[in-house]
Amino acid sequence: MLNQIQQQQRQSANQLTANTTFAPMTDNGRFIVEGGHQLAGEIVPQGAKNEALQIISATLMTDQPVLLTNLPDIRDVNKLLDLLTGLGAEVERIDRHTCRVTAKNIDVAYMQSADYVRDAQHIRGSVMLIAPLLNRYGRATLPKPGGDKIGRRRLDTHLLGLQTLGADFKYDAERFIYSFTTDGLKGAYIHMDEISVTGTANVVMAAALAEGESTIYNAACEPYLQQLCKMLNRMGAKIEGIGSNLLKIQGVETLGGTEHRMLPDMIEIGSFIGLAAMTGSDITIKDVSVENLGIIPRTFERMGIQLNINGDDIHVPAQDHYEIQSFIDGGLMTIYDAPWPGFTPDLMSICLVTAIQARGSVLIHQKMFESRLFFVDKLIDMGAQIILCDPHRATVIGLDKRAPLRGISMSSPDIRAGVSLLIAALSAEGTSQIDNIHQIDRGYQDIDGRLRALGAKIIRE
Ligand SMILES: CC(=O)N[C@H]1[C@@H](OP(=O)(O)OP(=O)(O)OC[C@H]2O[C@@H](n3ccc(=O)[nH]c3=O)[C@H](O)[C@@H]2O)O[C@H](CO)[C@@H](O)[C@@H]1O
Ligand SMILES: C=C(OP(=O)(O)O)C(=O)O
Repeated sequence: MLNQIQQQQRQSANQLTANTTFAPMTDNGRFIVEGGHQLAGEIVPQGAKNEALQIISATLMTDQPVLLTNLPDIRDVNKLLDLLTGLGAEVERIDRHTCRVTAKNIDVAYMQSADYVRDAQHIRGSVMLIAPLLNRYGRATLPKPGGDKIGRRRLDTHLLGLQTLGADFKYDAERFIYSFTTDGLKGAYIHMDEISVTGTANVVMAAALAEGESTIYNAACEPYLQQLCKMLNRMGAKIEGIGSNLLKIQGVETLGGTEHRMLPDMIEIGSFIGLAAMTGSDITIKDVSVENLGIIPRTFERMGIQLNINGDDIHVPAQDHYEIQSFIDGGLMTIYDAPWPGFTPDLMSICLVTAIQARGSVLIHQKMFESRLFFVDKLIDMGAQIILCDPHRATVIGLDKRAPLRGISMSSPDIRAGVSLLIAALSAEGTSQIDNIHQIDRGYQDIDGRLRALGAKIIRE
């Protein structure tokens, strides 16, 4: 039965034309997963979700056309493009992964509308629309941005940074809406409150068109932010220090059009490494842009996973066992997140699930977000040996493949926990049901179709 349905789904996936968008916009949905099968083959990572959200926002910095390529066809990206359309930008879909945005006639008042407020609340990326509009139109509105419910996600870094550059804001506590105004942003010295990724993107965009020079210290410097700065420079901005936490920006009066290609999504790449290890599969991840993966490959290697890096491909061979290393002094391995060039928080759930079938133990310490580890309950129900020490820390005692996990029914709480549950289900004995998969679709393009091509047995309902 599962095979028959899979065949039908494969056929309909093949019928997708070049400019069909896949990402289903209906809510919820579920996966039925038959676990216990080894996967094999090659997979190409999608364009990066979190880069795309910055880059799409930056298209509003100019009235000239900006061509975007290697866009992932996922819910969050499509929703942000819809917000741009609502604001009056011309969004021309050239094919499934390519689009041209021309933000000539923008209706800033649309930001006050009920439609905008509702839609902006669905995605985190909407927070980065403030700076471009403040620059060009002197006002902008920010409804409480959405994104994963993974703990407190304060906006102080954005607000204080923009304020230092000369923006005023008011907060409507009843509607959860911030309204910004300025009669012209002015360059300034900003010591960022914390190393916020989207906060840095906002402040960089604001400073790029502000009058005079800005210095931004304690800036986030991950590859996606570097990509944003490089794109802005191609548009005519003057940003120095790209890749460091100290940026110097000489404001310019206007920016022009450009073309920009998204990097491969590093979180997808890490997810595929974890998937290969947990299911004992032989998978080659193509065109990963190794130089932009930072400490990610090394972190999985320290969990005992063999990675053969050939040029820009990562081959993960099928391994019967993988053994978590100890620290050099013999201490228990700890994996913790930190702002770039540290290990990204978005792969902590994947590391946690991957440790379940490793030999040895590891402490997973999720420092940034306080509600991202609660999904371990479901893994424990599946048979994993995990002790949730507190909201930030969990110890995983690897099963070393002595016993498989068992399939259960569960629900996906956020993007990365959702994919971690999917990995657990694919490794488990029996059938699992994962509800609420729109969470996964927010960040992973056609994940079921692409994993089916590797031999996974997944049905989308
Ligand atoms: C759309 C997008 O790009 N989302 C990413 C972005 O979210 P986002 O930009 O919203 O996240 P921030 O970088 O602002 O910070 C995330 C959380 O970490 C905390 N924090 C941050 C810096 C720090 O030095 N110490 C600290 O504790 C913050 O208080 C916040 O709760 O960056 C996060 C951190 O990489 C990622 O998880 C999100 O996937
Ligand atoms: C937390 C994430 O996304 P967002 O910031 O969009 O909620 C993520 O991509 O893991």
